[in-house]
This record gives sequence, structure tokens and C-alpha cells, in this order.
Amino acid sequence: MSYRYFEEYDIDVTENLRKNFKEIIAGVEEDPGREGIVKTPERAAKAMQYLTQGYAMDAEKILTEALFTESYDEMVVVKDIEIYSLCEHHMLPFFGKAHIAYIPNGKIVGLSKLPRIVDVFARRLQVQERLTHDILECLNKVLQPQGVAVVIEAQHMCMMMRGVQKQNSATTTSGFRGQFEKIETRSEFLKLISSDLQ
Ligand SMILES: Nc1nc2c(ncn2[C@@H]2O[C@H](COP(=O)(O)OP(=O)(O)OP(=O)(O)O)[C@@H](O)[C@H]2O)c(=O)[nH]1
Ligand SMILES: [Zn+2]
Repeated sequence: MSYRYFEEYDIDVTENLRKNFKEIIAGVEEDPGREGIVKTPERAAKAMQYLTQGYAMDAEKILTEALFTESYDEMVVVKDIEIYSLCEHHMLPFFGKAHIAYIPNGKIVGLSKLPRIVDVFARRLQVQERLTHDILECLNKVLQPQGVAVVIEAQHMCMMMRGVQKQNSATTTSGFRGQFEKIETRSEFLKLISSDLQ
């Protein structure tokens, strides 16, 4: 495959991050040389590389390489796609579910590619609104469907562990294009995913 899935860590990036995580550990007044923590900078560096691997990936290419000609022109819904991302303001996780629908226009896409492109955009520093928009616009551009819809419901650790410390608030964002801008189509989609929304 010509597009890149995460297979190996760029060692220069790992080393740079490792040094910085060591500084962070010292910065919070922990001893970076303590036995249990001595390898933590490298582990944290690799975790951060993993969680931001989306920068090196091309979502449009992932979709383009799995397009199939089909005359099916009803709604396709993939719901409950798990999302784990990092908020760009605090670099703390936000997580939840994405629901995606599209109405084909002569082409369908391999179903697994929908969660794959969700991950491509989620594995970057994000805000939930832009994540929603990135997924929506990518699908709209590549599939050129009759319509596309994306809903994301997520909880933000920066609002749970710190700051306002609200444990039960959830944020819902959505975007609609084409047929989904019509109230009936949008309602049908929202009904299909409604068991997942509060
Ligand atoms: N719109 C939006 N805001 C987000 C997202 N993730 C985090 N935030 C918010 O980003 C804002 C940053 O605001 P600041 O006032 O600069 O940061 P802060 O002092 O840490 O804010 P508090 O979290 O209220 O303590 C906060 O209100 C966060 O809740 C997101 O995905 N979308
Ligand atoms: Zn945040």
C-alpha cells in the first residue's frame, strides 16, 4: 500500500521528545533518574508519536484507494466509531464516539476506511469542531456523495481532571452536507444514531 500506516518510530523524533519529556519530569520535581521512571521519557516519547501519527497520513488517499462503483444510493451509516484524540489547548485526551453517514453517488467506499480516516484526523492535536469538519470535508471531497453527515460526541479530560472539573458533561458537534441539509434526511440519520446520544 502506498499510504503509510504507523509502523515504525522516527528515531530522531523519539530522541527529541525523550529529552523534552525528561525535562518535564524534572520540571514537576520528580527525579528522572529514579528506577521506576528512568525509561519513562522514552515511553512517553513513543506514546506521543503514536498519538500524533495522523500528521504523517493522507486521509484522502486512504479513501481514494478503496472506492468501488456501485448503484446503491440509500444512506450508509457507520455509528459508534471510537475516538481518542488530544485537545490542542492542554494536550489532554478527549474521547467519545463518531457517527458517519453518506448517500453514495455512484461510488461506495470500503467501510473500514471510515474509522481509518477518523483516526487519521483524531491522532493530531485537535479541537472537536475541527475534527468533525476535517472528517466531513474529506468524505465530501473524495466520495462526492449526494450527502454526508458527521456527528461526534465526546468528553474532554481537560474539563474533567482539571479546570471546571465537570465529570458528566458531553460535547456534541455535527456537520451536514448535500442531502443531509434537508430536514427529513438529517432526521432519519439522527434517529438511526439516537440511541447513542443523550
Ligand atoms: N471549542 C473547543 N474548546 C475546547 C476543546 N478542547 C478544550 N477546549 C477549551 O479550550 C479553552 C481554552 O481556554 P483558556 O481560557 O485559554 O484555557 P484555560 O485557562 O485552561 O481554561 P479552563 O479549562 O476553563 O481552565 C477551554 O475553555 C477548554 O474547555 C475543543 O475541542 N473545542
Ligand atoms: Zn483542553
